[in-house]
Amino acid sequence: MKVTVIGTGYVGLVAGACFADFGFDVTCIDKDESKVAALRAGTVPIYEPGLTEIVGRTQTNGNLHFVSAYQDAIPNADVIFIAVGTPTKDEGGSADISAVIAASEELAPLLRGCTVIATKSTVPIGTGQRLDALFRSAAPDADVAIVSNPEFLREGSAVRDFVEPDRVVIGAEADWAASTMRALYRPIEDRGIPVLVVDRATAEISKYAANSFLATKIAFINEVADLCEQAGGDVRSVADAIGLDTRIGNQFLKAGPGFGGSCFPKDTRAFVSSSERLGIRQRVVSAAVHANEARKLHLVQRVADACDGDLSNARVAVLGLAFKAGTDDLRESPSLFMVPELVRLADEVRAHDPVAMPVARDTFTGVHYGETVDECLDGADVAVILTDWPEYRELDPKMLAGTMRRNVIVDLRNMMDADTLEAHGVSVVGIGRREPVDAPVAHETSGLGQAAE
Ligand SMILES: NC(=O)c1ccc[n+]([C@@H]2O[C@H](COP(=O)([O-])OP(=O)(O)OC[C@H]3O[C@@H](n4cnc5c(N)ncnc54)[C@H](O)[C@@H]3O)[C@@H](O)[C@H]2O)c1
Ligand SMILES: O=c1ccn([C@@H]2O[C@H](COP(=O)(O)OP(=O)(O)O[C@H]3O[C@H](CO)[C@@H](O)[C@H](O)[C@H]3O)[C@@H](O)[C@H]2O)c(=O)[nH]1
Repeated sequence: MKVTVIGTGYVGLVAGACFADFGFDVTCIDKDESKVAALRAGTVPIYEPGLTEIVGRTQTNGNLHFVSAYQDAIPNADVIFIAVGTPTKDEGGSADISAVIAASEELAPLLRGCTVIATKSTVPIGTGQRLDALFRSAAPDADVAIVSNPEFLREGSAVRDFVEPDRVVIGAEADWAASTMRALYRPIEDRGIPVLVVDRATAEISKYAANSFLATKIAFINEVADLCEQAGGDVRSVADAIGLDTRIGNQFLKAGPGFGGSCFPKDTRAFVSSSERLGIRQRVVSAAVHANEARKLHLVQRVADACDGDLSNARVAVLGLAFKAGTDDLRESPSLFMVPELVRLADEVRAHDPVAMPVARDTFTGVHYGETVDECLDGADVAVILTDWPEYRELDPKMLAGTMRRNVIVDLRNMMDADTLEAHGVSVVGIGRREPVDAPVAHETSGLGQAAE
């Protein structure tokens, strides 16, 4: 079977390389010619563990090809995946599907025979229907089926997530299209992983519902963390206590600087806005979006508080710039808000990230980069852990204590061993675990409790 993938970003490149590794003949198209040239030369332009090896292996065995011209990959394809970006379009939060439409318009006149067009891009509910109309008018003689095949991989573990997903969702209206898609995922289904064949709207909604649910879980635990700080208590233990309930589950309960990345923020906004266009209010997810936005405003204050409320003479070391560990992606990373604010308020800001510094250099101004963590920490008054890179957890407490000027760490990922650090004279401010200082007691103000008093 011949497969074409349009877009060689985090999703398209991983999907293309993994399908090629399953043995299919895959051609990836990208309009960015420099990317295509780099990929042909064996250079993978994004950081994603394991991807370089698969791209190298499948290019060498002749299963994977890269082109920039549509006519070189569309006419003979059995399945065409669209995996281009769908960022937020406007203030209302709706998704910009112009790249999906542009790719569809470009490929339509080149179609020959029976072709499945599968959207891997995350697209608003109803996009499949819209593409149906587009292809009926732009490729009236072709036999085309539009399928929704949402992708659930995470950056940083994208290859593993693609090859060993929890499930595959195929939203198809035509049986022949569903069978073609199923054949592509046979190597996954043969390992007992569920492949759900549903209608297209169900598949489109499932993608947004999954991301919105996970994002809401994070927004929820972050507010529990705020309560722990005020009332005493430790959000990590609360997460354990509730997460051991199998109905809740222990994943996505890490309190932190708020959810970021290229998906949760934009997909929650798009879920709310596309539902509203259909007359349905998503009050729960709207609240999660607002809670997440509000959260970042407090983070800088937390750093200032660690320096007695004034950063003007402080040297701040920011450890981690990517939106999470395992990626070089800065999209909607908490660092995009934090770093400029710290540059504005502090005497000096130094930053470090194990893989995202090349991207960061093009993004931030007024920041000095430490090539090593030690260099970044040298003479710092406060270190802010923004990304959960495991190497930060391994930092030698003696080195930390000996390198910094004032030994304060604001650990926005709750990942440092505070007891050991504090034993070495480094104080750690975490999330959701401030010791209770005259913690206020919440009194019942209404209901039976009050009546009994
Ligand atoms: N990043 C993730 O972890 C992830 C996971 C699941 C789903 N998704 C969804 O998948 C889609 C792609 O996300 P991404 O992070 O891979 O995007 P990306 O920005 O990393 O990559 C998109 C690629 O498409 C190319 N492109 C854009 N328009 C094109 C066109 N008309 N023709 C050919 N190439 C074109 C760009 O040059 C770029 O290389 C989005 O809808 C996203 O929501 C992303
Ligand atoms: O307990 C947690 C888990 C995550 N996060 C944050 O949530 C964001 C997203 O993390 P994660 O989901 O691991 O990364 P993504 O690569 O953005 O993956 C999400 O978005 C993808 C794109 O749609 C989906 O395919 C994945 O299933 C979905 O997990 C990041 O800012 C994390 O730091 C937390 O704060 N606490």
